[in-house]
Amino acid sequence: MKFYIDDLPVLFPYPRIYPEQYAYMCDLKKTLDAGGHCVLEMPSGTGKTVSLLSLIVAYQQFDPAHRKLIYCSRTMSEIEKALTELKALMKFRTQQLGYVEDFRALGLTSRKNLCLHPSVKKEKSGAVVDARCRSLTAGFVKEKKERGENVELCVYHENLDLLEPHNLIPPGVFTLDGLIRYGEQHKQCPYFSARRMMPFCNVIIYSYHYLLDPKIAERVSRELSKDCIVVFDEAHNIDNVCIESLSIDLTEDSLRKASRGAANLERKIDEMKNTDAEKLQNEYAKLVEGLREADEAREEDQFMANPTLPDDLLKEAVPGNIRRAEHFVTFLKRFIEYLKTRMKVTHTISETPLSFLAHLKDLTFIERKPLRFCAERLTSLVRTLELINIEDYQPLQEVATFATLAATYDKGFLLILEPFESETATVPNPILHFTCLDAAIAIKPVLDRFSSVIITSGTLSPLEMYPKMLGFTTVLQESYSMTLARRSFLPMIVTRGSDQAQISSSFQIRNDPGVVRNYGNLLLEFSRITPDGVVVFFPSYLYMESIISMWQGMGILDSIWNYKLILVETPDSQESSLALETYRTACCNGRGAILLCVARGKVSEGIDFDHHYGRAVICIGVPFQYTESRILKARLEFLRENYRIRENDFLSFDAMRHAAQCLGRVLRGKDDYGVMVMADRRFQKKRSQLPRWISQAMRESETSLSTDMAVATAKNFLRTMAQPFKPKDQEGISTWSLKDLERHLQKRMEEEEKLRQESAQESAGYNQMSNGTGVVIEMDGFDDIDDEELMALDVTSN
Ligand SMILES: Nc1ncnc2c1ncn2[C@@H]1O[C@H](COP(=O)(O)OP(=O)(O)OP(=O)(O)O)[C@@H](O)[C@H]1O
Ligand code: SF4
Repeated sequence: MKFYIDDLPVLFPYPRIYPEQYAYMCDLKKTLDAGGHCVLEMPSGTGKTVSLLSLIVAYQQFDPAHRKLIYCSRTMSEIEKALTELKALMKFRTQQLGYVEDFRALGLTSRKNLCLHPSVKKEKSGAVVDARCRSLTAGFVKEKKERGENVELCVYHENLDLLEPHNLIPPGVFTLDGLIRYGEQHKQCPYFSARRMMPFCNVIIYSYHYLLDPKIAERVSRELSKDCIVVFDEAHNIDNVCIESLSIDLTEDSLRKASRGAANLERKIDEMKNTDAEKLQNEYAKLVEGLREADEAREEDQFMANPTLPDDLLKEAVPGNIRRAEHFVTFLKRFIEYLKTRMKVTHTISETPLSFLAHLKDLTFIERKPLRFCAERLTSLVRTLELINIEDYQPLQEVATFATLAATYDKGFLLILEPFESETATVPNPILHFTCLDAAIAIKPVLDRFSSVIITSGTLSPLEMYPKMLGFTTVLQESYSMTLARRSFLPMIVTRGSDQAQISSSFQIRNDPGVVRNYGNLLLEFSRITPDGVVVFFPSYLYMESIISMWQGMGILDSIWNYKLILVETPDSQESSLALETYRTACCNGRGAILLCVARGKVSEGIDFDHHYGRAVICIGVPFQYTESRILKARLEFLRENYRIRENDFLSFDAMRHAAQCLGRVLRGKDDYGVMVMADRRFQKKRSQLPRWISQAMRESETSLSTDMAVATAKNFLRTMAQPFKPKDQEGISTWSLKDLERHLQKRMEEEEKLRQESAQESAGYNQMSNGTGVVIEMDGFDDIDDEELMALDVTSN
């Protein structure tokens, strides 16, 4: 269908549009026109992806600036899904316009997923694939080959040099599968084809890390222009991605390997001194000029990039004491030895980077400045030495990255040294966490550089939290409700078992046999009444394991077995995907199944349970984070002090966004239906923190239920849903034809006109609403937290 938003012609690849899709597109356009950032929460399964793509492609093609779209998603399957939607959209545009637009769109994922080299692609670890690929493609390897030395190159990479650099791939939309197929046919590397073609693409779809992780972004996304439109889809976890990208863990084992790496480097330097001392001398001369000179090309085969993007740093001369290769390695060895001695502690230490640096200087005379250069200096050395088996130097790279980060940031980071793995462990296994506490640091370069950043997901409530945590202002924040012709999902809160005893996963009562039995009975009842698939989420693996074994003892699993197959998600992804496959088969062949999984796990984030694959989802307990974690405590303290977000508010927000994510798994479209059960008494007080589209659909009479009441309500709902439902019933209500859309616009215009007339009559004395920045976020329901988990918090103690 074709319609206009203001003067923008939009081609939408479906004959009907959902009202929320239209509203979403209007707000997207407003944001792009205003040139700012926005936060948009769109209900699950309402076609967010196709709305985003239709509007932005229309905008691109209409606007003479042809702003590039950078679409970031979380998983490879989401990237592939978005590319498939884009392909269908462009096909539709071609049909409607009558000509093929000059348009190119590509997806990028890791080498591991795209490699075609027969032996490299067999490697299981992504890091090994990267390292092996670099050793087959690095510039110096090529030079060696040209000098006639017997080294292996990757033919798929070599073939790219025979093509026109701006036309490695013809125009069009390539899915990842399509890209691999094209690579196979033309014997060219899909990974490098995509990377090199990025400047010539209208749309790039890749994972968050290519933009948010400075170690990768510097290499891959450096050349993207300022006016790009950036979309973070499924962004409910974006703060955690930011934090992870700047956090590093060092263990005794990794330090041992780093020492070995440094010793190897020393040997290589000695060898080179004997064979080709000039190369080292050249490197030295360039480092005097600054890193930028030493690293002119900053090639695509770079060993690693500086994680902090300090442009000024690159222009400065490298400090004298690490300029010579052998001095630098000695410097690294000294630093590693220092870290090893720090590991020998028996109690937990947490300190700021400044205090760490002061202690380091006292003991080893290592200054801050050379530490800042470590990451780049190591990259330069690895290249000068023409090292091939780079994977051996990975731990050394981690130490160098750690050095650079610790010496660069004073605020927003903490070093936490934990001598034992757990509270009860007696054998030390120390870990040094260099942990980023401030999500705003990693995303700041993106928000500063690009004029429009769109943060969107099905579960972002409360919307104010994201601008606050990530330190930005928005031109628009919106949460859309879901228009439905029939009530197709039933959110319920179950607070009691059939015996009226309260149920909760809070620490005090979670292992109480009465609570466990009540949870078991709830599951048993739902396995009886629900057709096909039921998905159950637990707050953690630990709790899931303990409750399953108790259910086994109580004979509950045996009873459930009569109605459904039981499958379990485990931390092992291969095991889990087998379980998922079996689950789907059981749902398809009518046997029906229950999948037991954890909130925050792989299933809760990326797997859709549409139609019969998920007719009910049950959240057993509120998925709070483990609040005894020191890293979490440190982050909470940081949020309170710097962003005035209270600990309880954040924990509650975090638990509810994950709960909402789990609930959304079963509703994947307008013709889908499902029951959403929140089984914990604490959900009752937290309902206001659910996304608007879920909380609006929840009736008062469906909260604070006991198991038997919930089962009766669900039974009724499922019976109603089983009645025939024709697409026609939705027309004009939850799906609009062009005529419906025109009617809506007409009505809106009339309403606006009426409002204008009314307000003209009134005196203009109203103040504009402030956008609320600088106000402590206090959300409904946060005050009444009574969780035992939260009581365990003592964030001021360290
Ligand atoms: N107007 C429409 N008419 C018919 N089908 C549609 C329409 N819009 C989207 N769809 C289809 O509905 C399905 C769900 O859409 P999609 O997966 O994009 O939802 P979503 O909002 O991105 O969900 P989530 O972000 O939670 O994964 C897709 O297969 C999409 O092609
Ligand atoms: S260049 Fe491409 S095909 Fe060759 S090893 Fe690297 S990723 Fe694999």
